[in-house]
Amino acid sequence: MDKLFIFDTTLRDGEQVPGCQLNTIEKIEIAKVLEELGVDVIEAGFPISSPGDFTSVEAISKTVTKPTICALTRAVEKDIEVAAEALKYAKKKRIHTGIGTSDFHIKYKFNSTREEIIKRAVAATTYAKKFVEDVEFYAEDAGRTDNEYLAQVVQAVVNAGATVINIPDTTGYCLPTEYGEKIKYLIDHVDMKNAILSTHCHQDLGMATANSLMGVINGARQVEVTINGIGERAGNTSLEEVVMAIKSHKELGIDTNINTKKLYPVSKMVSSLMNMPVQPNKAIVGRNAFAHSSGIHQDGVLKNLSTYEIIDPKEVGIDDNAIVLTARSGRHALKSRLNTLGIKVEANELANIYERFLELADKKKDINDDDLLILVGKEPNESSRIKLDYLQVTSGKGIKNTAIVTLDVAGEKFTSTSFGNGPVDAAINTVREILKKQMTIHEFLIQAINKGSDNLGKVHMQVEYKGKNYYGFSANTDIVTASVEAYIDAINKFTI
Ligand SMILES: CC(=O)SCCNC(=O)CCNC(=O)[C@H](O)C(C)(C)COP(=O)(O)OP(=O)(O)OC[C@H]1O[C@@H](n2cnc3c(N)ncnc32)[C@H](O)[C@@H]1OP(=O)(O)O
Ligand SMILES: CC(C)C(=O)C(=O)O
Repeated sequence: MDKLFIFDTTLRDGEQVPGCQLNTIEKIEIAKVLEELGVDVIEAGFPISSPGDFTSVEAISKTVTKPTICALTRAVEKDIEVAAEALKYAKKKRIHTGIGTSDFHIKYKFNSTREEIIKRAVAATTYAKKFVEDVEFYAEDAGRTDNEYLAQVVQAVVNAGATVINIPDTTGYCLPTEYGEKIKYLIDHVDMKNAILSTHCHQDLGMATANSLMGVINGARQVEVTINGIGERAGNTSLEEVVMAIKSHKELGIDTNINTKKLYPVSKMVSSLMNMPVQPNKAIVGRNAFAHSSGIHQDGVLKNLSTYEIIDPKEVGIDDNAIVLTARSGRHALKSRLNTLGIKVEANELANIYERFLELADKKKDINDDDLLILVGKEPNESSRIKLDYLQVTSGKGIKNTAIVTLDVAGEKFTSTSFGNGPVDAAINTVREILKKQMTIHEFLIQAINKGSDNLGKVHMQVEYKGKNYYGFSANTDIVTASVEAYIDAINKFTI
């Protein structure tokens, strides 16, 4: 097996996304989980860009020791000096320097010439080598750079001592075949000495993963990726997609160091710290990535998982797949869920329940266990159920966010009050205060169903209790009520 180096740029390119900026403590937390995940290189930031970014790169260099810590620069001496200073404490360090090589960049950004750009590329590489042994060079907009000229640039920086050459498809323009051919062209036309080629593909046309893989198939041995594919504009290549594609296709003869069981928890953590929800249909880590909701698929996976699952969810850190009952479900899925609830039904009974199930599902979208119990004439186990009886929140500017909550727990009423960072936090803290259990919220997604301010807010919540995850959902015109109800919905799925 050939080793593929995983270069994670969540903290640099990922953090360029508006609204995703992180403070140093958050960056260190992410760097630590990336280390546990097994990435080979962490691009920790762009030290010249701000004092905060400098401090983060320096702090990560002190704390994280297994992966190489990398800092980005322009082909500018001052940038390189500042990057070297920020990396001073790193056990393994790399400076990532470079310059635009496409005619668009040469003409419009630099008002320069191809010859002059090669000189600046070589000068930057040579200068960076004075500070560190490991120097990566990026040919920005390589995707739109003509191959013959690109090969001249790459040869010049390899001769100057670059150890890794990054071929970014900066604008996400290349087709997979075109990008693969570019990498092959460089392998065939450049004396790479001991240097390796790296991919850095953007998602503007939705081809980042395909392009990166074509790069690898044609000889690149490092991929630059981010968790959840987060990054400038439409994003970068997503780490989890490339890693799982490589793992699923053993015939490629390539391996990575990634502990794939950590992919899902790391995705959740990054999404939450960066305030970037993962789209439900996102490959590998989306909420629906292992959820089957249509009858033909559900029947297939109930008979044999291999019919519709190419990856065991446990391999990426997800407890299990999910069978979601909807109006598109069939009798097999309905029967299986009823069996799980301890209800055995005969064939003629099933036909009748299925008819009523469809009527309800057409109205209600998702059918939960309580709906099923009512459908078969059994009341849900009310004795252990928790209901929201009363909720009052006080919030605003300049006042303390306070909540008063009354819960009905198995018919008995409990009231408490608590504070929080906001009205939702205050209300959730109060529920926790009443129930006095260790429950951790891992996913909390609030979405407006329509655009108007008078509309329903939908809340999805994932709550961990005793090491297992439970999902809760609610919709309400009041988002605080919806949040508390979703929390209670999740709690009602386990016995406390
Ligand atoms: C494709 C990518 O993702 S590249 C990384 C993008 N990330 C960032 O830009 C975030 C960090 N950037 C910053 O904080 C700032 O842009 C800084 C500190 C780097 C520079 O700030 P300023 O000096 O104010 O310059 P500004 O950003 O306005 O313009 C960029 C300048 O760098 C030049 N430049 C751009 N890329 C390079 C490069 N690779 N090498 C050399 N010069 C470059 C531009 O031509 C322009 O120079 P000019 O002033 O002579 O026209
Ligand atoms: C700085 C380089 C590596 C980059 O982010 C890009 O070209 O997209």
